[in-house]
Amino acid sequence: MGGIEFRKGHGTQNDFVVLPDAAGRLDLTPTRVAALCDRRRGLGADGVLRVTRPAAMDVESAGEWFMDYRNADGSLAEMCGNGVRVFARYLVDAGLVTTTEFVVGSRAGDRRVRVHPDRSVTVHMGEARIVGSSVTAVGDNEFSGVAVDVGNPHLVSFVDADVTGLDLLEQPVFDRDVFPEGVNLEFVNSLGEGMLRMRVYERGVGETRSCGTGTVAVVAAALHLRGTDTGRSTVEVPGGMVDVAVEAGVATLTGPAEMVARGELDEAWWAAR
Ligand SMILES: N[C@@H](CCC[C@H](N)C(=O)O)C(=O)O
Repeated sequence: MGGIEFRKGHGTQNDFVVLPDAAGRLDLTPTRVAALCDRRRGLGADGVLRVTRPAAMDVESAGEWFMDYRNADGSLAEMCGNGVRVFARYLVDAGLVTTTEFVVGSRAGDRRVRVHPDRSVTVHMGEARIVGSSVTAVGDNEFSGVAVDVGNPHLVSFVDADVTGLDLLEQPVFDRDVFPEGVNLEFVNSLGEGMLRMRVYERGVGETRSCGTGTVAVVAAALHLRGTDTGRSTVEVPGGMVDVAVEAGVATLTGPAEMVARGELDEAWWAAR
């Protein structure tokens, strides 16, 4: 006993290792994050959520807790829409908050969350800003897209062919002059009024089965293409469904969040990374 405690959770199969570390004592290097997320030599996950206090990270927040999110390759990202739901679920289940509505700090700023009795979580995602357009290519197929800032960068491409047929094993090509910090790439089919299907290739991860900020970007882009900034849609992703509502460009995201496992990391393994 006395090792490093962890939890595992997911939101629409976008999965995370959760590391409770209120005081910010863990030396969470990119190498350790990548090893934890590795699906063969580690626990396996799309990212790591360190549960810490804003003061421990030297950031300002109105919230008591800060989500220190890392991508599976060890890189930092500003925000994670599925991650923040799992983070909120963990805080409530662990008794670290006793209200069902509270604020979580993130690198993209504070996010208000509400945990529902059915175990779903609504996150106030802030503004989804349309910031321009660009192109991406999957193999020989080039797609134009709408660039959306949800705290982190996205390029949303509406595709005529069924997105389930796209080969997303390799990273699609994108314009590094437009996205010098990289970008999350969403490919979308419209399935009729209020229903979208999305696949995503995430910056710092690869294809994942869901991306919460990506679903917000997709709905904001769909509304933009229809000449409005208000509306709502269900987004079907390989890992499930989420609901996104946008009001004058400001979004909420509602979807499931599940805690799966808990345990302790082997201290020798951690020390050797
Ligand atoms: N899966 C997340 C997004 C995680 C960050 C992203 N890969 C980035 O680098 O911006 C989500 O649910 O939003």
